[in-house]
Amino acid sequence: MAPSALPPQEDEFTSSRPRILIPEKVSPDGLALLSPHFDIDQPKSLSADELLSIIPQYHGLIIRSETKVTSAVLAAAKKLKVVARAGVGVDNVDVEAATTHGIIVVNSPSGNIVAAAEHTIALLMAAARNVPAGDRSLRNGGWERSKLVGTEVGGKTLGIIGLGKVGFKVARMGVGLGMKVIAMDPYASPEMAASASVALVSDLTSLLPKVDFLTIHTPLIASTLDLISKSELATMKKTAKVLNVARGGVYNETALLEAIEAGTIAGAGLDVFTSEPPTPGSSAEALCKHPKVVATPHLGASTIEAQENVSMDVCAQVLAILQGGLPTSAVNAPLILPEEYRKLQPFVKLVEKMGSLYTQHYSGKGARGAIAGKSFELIYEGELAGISNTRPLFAALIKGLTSSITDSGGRDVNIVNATLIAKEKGISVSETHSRFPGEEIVYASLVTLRTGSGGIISGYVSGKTVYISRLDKFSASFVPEGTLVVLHNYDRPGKIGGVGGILGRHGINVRFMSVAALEDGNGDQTAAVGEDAEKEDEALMILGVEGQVGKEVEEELRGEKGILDVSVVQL
Ligand SMILES: NC(=O)c1ccc[n+]([C@@H]2O[C@H](COP(=O)([O-])OP(=O)(O)OC[C@H]3O[C@@H](n4cnc5c(N)ncnc54)[C@H](O)[C@@H]3O)[C@@H](O)[C@H]2O)c1
Ligand SMILES: O=C(O)[C@H](O)COP(=O)(O)O
Repeated sequence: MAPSALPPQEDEFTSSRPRILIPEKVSPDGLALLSPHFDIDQPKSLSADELLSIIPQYHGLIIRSETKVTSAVLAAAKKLKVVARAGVGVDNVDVEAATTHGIIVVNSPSGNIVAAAEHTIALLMAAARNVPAGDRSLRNGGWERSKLVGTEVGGKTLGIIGLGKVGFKVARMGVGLGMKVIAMDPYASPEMAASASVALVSDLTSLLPKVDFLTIHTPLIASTLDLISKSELATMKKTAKVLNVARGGVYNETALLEAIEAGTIAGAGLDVFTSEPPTPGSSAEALCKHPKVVATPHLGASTIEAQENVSMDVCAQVLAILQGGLPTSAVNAPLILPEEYRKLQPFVKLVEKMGSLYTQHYSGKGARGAIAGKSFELIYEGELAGISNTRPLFAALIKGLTSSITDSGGRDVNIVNATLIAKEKGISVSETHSRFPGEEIVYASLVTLRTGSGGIISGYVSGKTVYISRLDKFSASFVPEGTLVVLHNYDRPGKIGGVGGILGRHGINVRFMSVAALEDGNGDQTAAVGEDAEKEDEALMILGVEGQVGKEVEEELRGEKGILDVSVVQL
């Protein structure tokens, strides 16, 4: 829809497609991925109250740094599954509240690194050579050459605090400009720093007195708030200039303003502020207007290329999440490496189906039925055994186990809230990466779910299809999809006809039928007479059917001669 002041309200909106709210300017490149599947609203200048009132209608929210996604917004967002930050910093999102509500927060951690680093260099050069002052003077009819003599950056020392993605790029660019680069970052790798000709120092005292230019590239967290304040500025050269393309607040703005006015710091290049736009009368506003300061309105990521990158990054993740897949860069969940993601995705579906099959198949079957308070073991064999980050599989299991018996507080289980939901239900899951000694694996990867109470299900993936290869003590081969009738029976002639007749009378079509025989070693091979002979012939019949199978049909099937048990599962 075209941008408007406010999107249509729930009762005015007729489409049943999921809806995405984008209250800030996001590049259309990524939006093209979403528009075939979802309705997108892009209202202009949404107030905090308006956001609160319309958020209950949305399944996805895409933002930049201006929208404040508070705990109140997240509590009101009953349908919301994902908050996507088209950029890096999520300091405008209450990530903890999102986690509590099971809402995935994703970002684009690398889409704007180059843009931010280049903007830092732009401010460095502009501050060193008085570019804005020269421009201003010329526009006002001046021709001030001697007043605007700058300094060269080549041969000077650039100090970097925070040698992460942006900091490291800035370091390389600084070296390229012929600068000597020293950095302080307690978490940086000395090898990586050395590879970029960066001298890593352990504290600010060893860095600040040496630098001609200082740039900070840390996130704004408790340990970096006011990192550079009055006492730190006092240790720097009078000729030094400071840069901030990270977050307002890493320099104490009042202390910086005083130091620039006192002439103990020569100038600054600032892109970010504690309040954006700066509050009238604040130190931030005074800094922006100061003749020795070059200021930009948070333009670090504002390049066409960066905006395309971050838009594509987060829209692909929103699409994946709203279609039941996994994000590649969730802020409130562990990182899944792309190669693990590719391998894990089909198994996520398999494990969810296995969990759901477990709950539905074993329900009403005594100790094996209940899932709350139960310990499960997930065993990964084959290629899957080599993957260490199987958290999405854990989440898929919790989702599968609980989806048919709970509304999970009205939300889907996902990689973010799975631990919380498992804890609430008292479910514990241990994961084993192994091969059973001496056993040959016939599938590239095999997953087995079992409990101490005897329930067991195995499955594997072939191509894009998932299969169940073991259910209880039976060796099976069926696709866990749609409505399945699982009949535990004595494998005697005529059984299929009897069951088929009952289903036919109730107008239920059979899509497929699969017979599962006892696993090797589960039949009593020595007994061949009477009841024992029948035990040996136990089997499972799995019927894929169209439509619902009601309780009365289930009872009729259960009453059929030779049928030991019946379960109807919806997968
Ligand atoms: N102005 C913009 O438009 C713009 C654009 C992109 C990024 N950013 C901001 O730039 C900052 C850096 O982004 P990034 O992608 O490089 O992040 P990053 O996570 O890759 O790097 C941050 C680095 O800071 C280091 N660090 C953390 N605490 C520290 C401390 N107390 N002292 C020293 N180092 C510390 C970390 O070890 C890490 O190496 C973020 O705040 C981000 O939001 C701003
Ligand atoms: O954190 C970021 O990615 C940058 O600060 C960019 O913010 P923006 O998307 O509002 O430009």
